[in-house]
Amino acid sequence: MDLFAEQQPEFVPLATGACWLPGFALPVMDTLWPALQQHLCQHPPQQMMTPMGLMSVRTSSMGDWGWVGNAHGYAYSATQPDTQLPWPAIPPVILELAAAAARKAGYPDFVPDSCLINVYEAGSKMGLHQDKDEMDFSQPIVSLSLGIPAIFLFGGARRTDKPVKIPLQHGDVVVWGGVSRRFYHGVAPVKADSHPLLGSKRINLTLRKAK
Ligand SMILES: O=C(O)CCC(=O)C(=O)O
Ligand SMILES: [Fe+2]
Repeated sequence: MDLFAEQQPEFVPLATGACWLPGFALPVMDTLWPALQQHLCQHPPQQMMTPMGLMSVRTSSMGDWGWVGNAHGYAYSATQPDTQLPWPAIPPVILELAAAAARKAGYPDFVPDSCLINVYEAGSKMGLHQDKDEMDFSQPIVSLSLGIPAIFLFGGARRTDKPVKIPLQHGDVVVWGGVSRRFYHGVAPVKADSHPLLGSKRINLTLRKAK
């Protein structure tokens, strides 16, 4: 038997400046998941409106800047829409994970000030879009997947560029920056499944330097 054939690759290049790090978050999951669960209990994710309609994911945020939408548009906001209170800080385990993933992808100075939490149920999806509301495009995006699997669609600079389909699992991280910083990406409709830790959900954390 070839043991190495069974082993997951550590670093999968997706495009210039972009990579997939399978299982990157697994070593810190025992600390990360309770911290995230506590946040989600205190700040239940909500379905946001956007000019394109109601999103199929529910969202919450951590950090200096949360991501909020309404029928007129969306923006980074320093306060939570329902309470006007600041968002809770990003837990150190998540900040350190994001910095380590960015470092591995070739971005040594990543200090995110925003962590968007997207909660997917079976059937939830995210259409192809660019992340382009941040001020400094020299800073990458670090995206962590938890729970049931999902197909991440990673395209190119134009909406019509055919995306590659990346089967993301619990603990996988994707990083994109540099020339791929504004590449189109999205998530295919999530298939019903069950995960020992997260049940029927997929949770994505998107870490960014917003301002
Ligand atoms: O859920 C994902 O994997 C992607 C989320 C995303 O692209 C976003 O929130 O901008
Ligand atoms: Fe995005």
